[in-house]
Amino acid sequence: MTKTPKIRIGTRGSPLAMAQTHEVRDRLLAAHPDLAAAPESIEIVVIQTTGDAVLDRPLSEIGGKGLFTKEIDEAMLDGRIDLAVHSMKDVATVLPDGIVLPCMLPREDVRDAFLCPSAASIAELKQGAVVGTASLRRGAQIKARRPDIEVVTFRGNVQTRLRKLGEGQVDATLLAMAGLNRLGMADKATAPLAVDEMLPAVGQGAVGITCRADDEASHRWLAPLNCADTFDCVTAERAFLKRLDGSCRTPIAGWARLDGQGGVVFDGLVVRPDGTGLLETSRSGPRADAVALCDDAGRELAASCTPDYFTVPGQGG
Ligand SMILES: NCc1[nH]cc(CCC(=O)O)c1CC(=O)O
Repeated sequence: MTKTPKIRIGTRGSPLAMAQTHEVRDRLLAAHPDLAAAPESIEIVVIQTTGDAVLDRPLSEIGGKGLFTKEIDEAMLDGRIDLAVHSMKDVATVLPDGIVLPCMLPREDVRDAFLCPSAASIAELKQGAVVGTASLRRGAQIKARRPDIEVVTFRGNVQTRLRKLGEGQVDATLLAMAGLNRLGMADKATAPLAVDEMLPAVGQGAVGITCRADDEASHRWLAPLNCADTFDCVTAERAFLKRLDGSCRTPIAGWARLDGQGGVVFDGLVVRPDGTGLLETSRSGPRADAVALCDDAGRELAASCTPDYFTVPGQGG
């Protein structure tokens, strides 16, 4: 009898997390005939995270890094899971000791979606409209353009937010296009927002897979799944974020993409939570220099920021 490999994949239980994890499983089966011959050898282990459990407060208040990853990292270090599937947007710039992220799937749409029954765009929202979002980044970029708009905290998974929007709790909300696409719900978007209107979060639209640094088998399973274009761009974005000590608390946005001719282009911004003081920067150069360029962009913005950029009013820290 040949030994059947056993791969346990950890994930959050939200419908989006599950869709992403099923995509990873399907790609593993497609890339490895020995797994395809015994598909039951891949087990999906659902793990609840702090970010899933606490639904009544803004993400920035629950605080800190790794809100959607900590419990999953612990399960991996304990040996309860071998791989973990994460939205790159939710992965802290510094990984726990012993965990690495060697693989990213091809990036989905990076844009944010505007969802609104009464207006076709942010510009068309009525004076004083209420927009629900849990994201300081989205709220701050809206306020930067439309200071009259009231931004309120809006938590919960995609389905919950759509229900609240339908019930009229808010006039509009914003969600990642990537999440809607992966859930087969792109038709729920009123329109995608142009990146010059709403710069995405670092890592938005990308799915990353972690494993233990010393787990050679997992490295082998993951190697054929990695999309180098996505990996290089998101890795560069994360160098920018790291310079700014980014977390849910700090409205930071950044997007790196390849120019198709061996080069990379990056745009990044920081803004106060109330929408004032928006600072932007851009870089372009050879792909091989992507991390250095984005690191330098982060350094530039960090030097221009006063400490209040990193403090959410009334929440300390
Ligand atoms: N913070 C939750 C989260 N993490 C990743 C996504 C969307 C998918 C992605 O950006 O890859 C979402 C929901 C959202 O922002 O609408």
